[in-house]
Amino acid sequence: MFSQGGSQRPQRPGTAFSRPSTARPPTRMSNTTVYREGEYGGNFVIAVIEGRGVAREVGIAALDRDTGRTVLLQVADCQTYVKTLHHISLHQPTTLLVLDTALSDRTTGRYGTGGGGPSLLVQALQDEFPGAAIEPVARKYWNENAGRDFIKQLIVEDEECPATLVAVHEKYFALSAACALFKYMESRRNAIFAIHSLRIQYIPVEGTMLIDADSARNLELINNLTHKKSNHSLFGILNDCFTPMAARILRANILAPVTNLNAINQRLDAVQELTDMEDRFTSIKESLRGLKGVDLDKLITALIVSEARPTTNVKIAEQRVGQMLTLRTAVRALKAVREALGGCRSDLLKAVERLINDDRIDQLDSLIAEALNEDAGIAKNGVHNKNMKVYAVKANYNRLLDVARETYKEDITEVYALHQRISEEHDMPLDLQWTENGFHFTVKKDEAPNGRLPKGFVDVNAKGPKWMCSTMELKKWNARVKDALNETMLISDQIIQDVLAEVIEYVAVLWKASEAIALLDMLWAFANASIIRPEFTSTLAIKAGRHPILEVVQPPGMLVANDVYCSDGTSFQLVQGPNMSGKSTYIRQVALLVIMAMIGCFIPAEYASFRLHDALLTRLSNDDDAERNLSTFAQEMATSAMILGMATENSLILVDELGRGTSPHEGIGICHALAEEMIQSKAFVFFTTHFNDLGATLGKHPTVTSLHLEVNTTRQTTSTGFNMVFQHKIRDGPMEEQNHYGLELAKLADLPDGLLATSARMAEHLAERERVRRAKSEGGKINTRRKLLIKVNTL
Ligand SMILES: Nc1ncnc2c1ncn2[C@@H]1O[C@H](COP(=O)(O)OP(=O)(O)OP(=O)(O)O)[C@@H](O)[C@H]1O
Repeated sequence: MFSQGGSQRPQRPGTAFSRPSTARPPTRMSNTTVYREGEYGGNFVIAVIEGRGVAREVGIAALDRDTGRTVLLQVADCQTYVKTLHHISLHQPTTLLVLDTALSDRTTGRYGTGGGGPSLLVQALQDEFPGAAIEPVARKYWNENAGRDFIKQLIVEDEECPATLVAVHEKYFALSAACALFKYMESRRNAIFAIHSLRIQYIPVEGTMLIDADSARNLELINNLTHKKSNHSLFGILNDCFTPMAARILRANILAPVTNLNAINQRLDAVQELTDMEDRFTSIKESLRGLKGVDLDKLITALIVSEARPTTNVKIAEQRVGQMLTLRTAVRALKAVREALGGCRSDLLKAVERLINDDRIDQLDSLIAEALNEDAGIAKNGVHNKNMKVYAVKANYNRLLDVARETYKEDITEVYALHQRISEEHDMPLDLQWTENGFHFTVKKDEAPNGRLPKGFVDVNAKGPKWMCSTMELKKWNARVKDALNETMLISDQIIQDVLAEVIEYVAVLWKASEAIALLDMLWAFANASIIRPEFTSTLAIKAGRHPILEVVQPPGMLVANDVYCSDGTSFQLVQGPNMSGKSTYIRQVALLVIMAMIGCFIPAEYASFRLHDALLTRLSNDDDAERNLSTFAQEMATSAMILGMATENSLILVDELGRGTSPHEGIGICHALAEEMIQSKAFVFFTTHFNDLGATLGKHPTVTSLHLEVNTTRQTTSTGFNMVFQHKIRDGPMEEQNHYGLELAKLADLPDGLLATSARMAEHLAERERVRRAKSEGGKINTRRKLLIKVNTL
């Protein structure tokens, strides 16, 4: 397995590991003296890292020092790190490795922003695993590329190996954690692992459905594949959320839908209540509108950071005033949300209400109200926004502030008077505009006398049909306005900082509220998109289901609804049909609807019943990965290995047109073999193919069901002599004998007549050869059977 300082040392990726300067982190739980290794029966060293991005992604790498078993996982988590803690607890850690900066940051679950004390993640780890030692590892050792190299070098080359390598490929946080883990073991524990000696597994996250990165991309879960900025993705069409926190949990949920039936049903109950009770739906919508665009998570972090760094910098002072105004708006909106939730019936809405129904929110409101003007809030950009900040603090609160504001007001009045005077003087319609640099004039070029700006204007810039300009006098007043503004902000900030010192006491309730709002906002978005409540049984049955993204894209009335029926007895669904008939759309629709149901959303269908799936594993036809530089065929095989390695009887597998990258005979052979493995797994499989023979070769398996997409063809109705109407309608049974749909489709593409004729001749020739071959082999079989019969009879 591994040796202590052994000689079979693999070439290590990255640089040598050096001890961080602080050998023992200054945390209350760095108590190796109290803890005895192996106390819980496990002996895991676990590296944990949290992503910096919007989604709270956590990468975990856990190594059992007794057995060398290594487990990697990546989880999209929430503020309380429930999932992270759950997964770590499965492995009974003796040592937890964290980023060194996360140990010295008191902010909010985000590391690297300075301050004292550990991050929220580290605090959660300390609370949950008081017996484990928490060790810092320097940032440079959390390196995903080096992590990937470590895994490739150390993993045992068994049948699970390809599955692990594919599954972990884009799990950057899990890879970073793996790097820190192995570096730590090598340097601090002097454990040198032999090449290919460790059983390393990527574990589908329990409690959530595993969706690998390729599947998420190809199913357009978060982004549209063709147009980066288009919102035609599952996330795009469901994201009617008002707040960024809700959008984040929506994203995390789509990428890792929950598999806990109770949790899903609670969500569905909440969505049902919102859809059934229009008044509640509307009042919650109105209350959430007050939080539109407010990122409570970021705001709380900013407040904590601001409080930790008192400064006299004008810019920071102004930011702080702005933050306090946003906080006031948010707190009032929270009270409105609480009111809108009053009397709610479903468990989840009640839970949300309980989280917000906290006296401390009212206390916070009163605290802010002591210093801030009653009508001070947030305004869009422009001078109005500045004025909000200038007049944020109440009048008569501070005499110097009142004087500074009076000066500001007088200076602004002078600017307006100047604007009017210059307009009249030149008889020219001038606009007065505000930017961060102060006031300036704008004038339409064709409204200036003789199409030219009169003398006296400075800093002239042409901007489309307008000029932007100033005058020396305006510049002088701008300077005065700026001085008054700065003074106002600095004095206001001193007052705000005093309030902030008290606000910080309420951070815990704000975090809770943020989490509650995120959930409520997401559920409201679900209710807004709702059609039919799904139920959960052992069967996947959808009546008249519609592709949720195509529904938005297609002109009204064009989308064809389709049924799905997949049960233990019909778990392998072989979908056939000519090009363009709608095979891919059909199987993708199944996956999208499953995800919608499992995140607690209603479904675009007439009826829907789903089964819970532990993993969604796909090989879809547009996922050729140029970056990884694998040929289509190699890519197909790598993904197929991953699917086979991961599939359980609870998985959902989609395979679209496998075997394109090799010769037809090999293609059929490989498809057949892989399909058989998938049939054995008992997973629900949707398998599209253009190999008609596959229906026959797989037919002996009782769980295989053949379906086809209906196409109507009529002859002599168009200039091409052929008309194909794609019904996009799924029908039972295998596809009828090929009618050279491909050739007919090619005709529609205006290919030269000669080329089409050659193609037709060649296709006919090959078909004839195939007929002869089959006839011969049938004859052969009959002869063999006869010989056998004769033999049996003569015995
Ligand atoms: N149910 C449907 N309702 C309306 N349009 C559909 C439906 N299904 C598919 N289409 C449209 O038909 C076109 C072809 O669909 P799709 O790519 O799914 O076909 P396919 O059989 O997988 O084709 P190929 O074999 O060439 O990959 C797409 O433009 C799609 O928008």
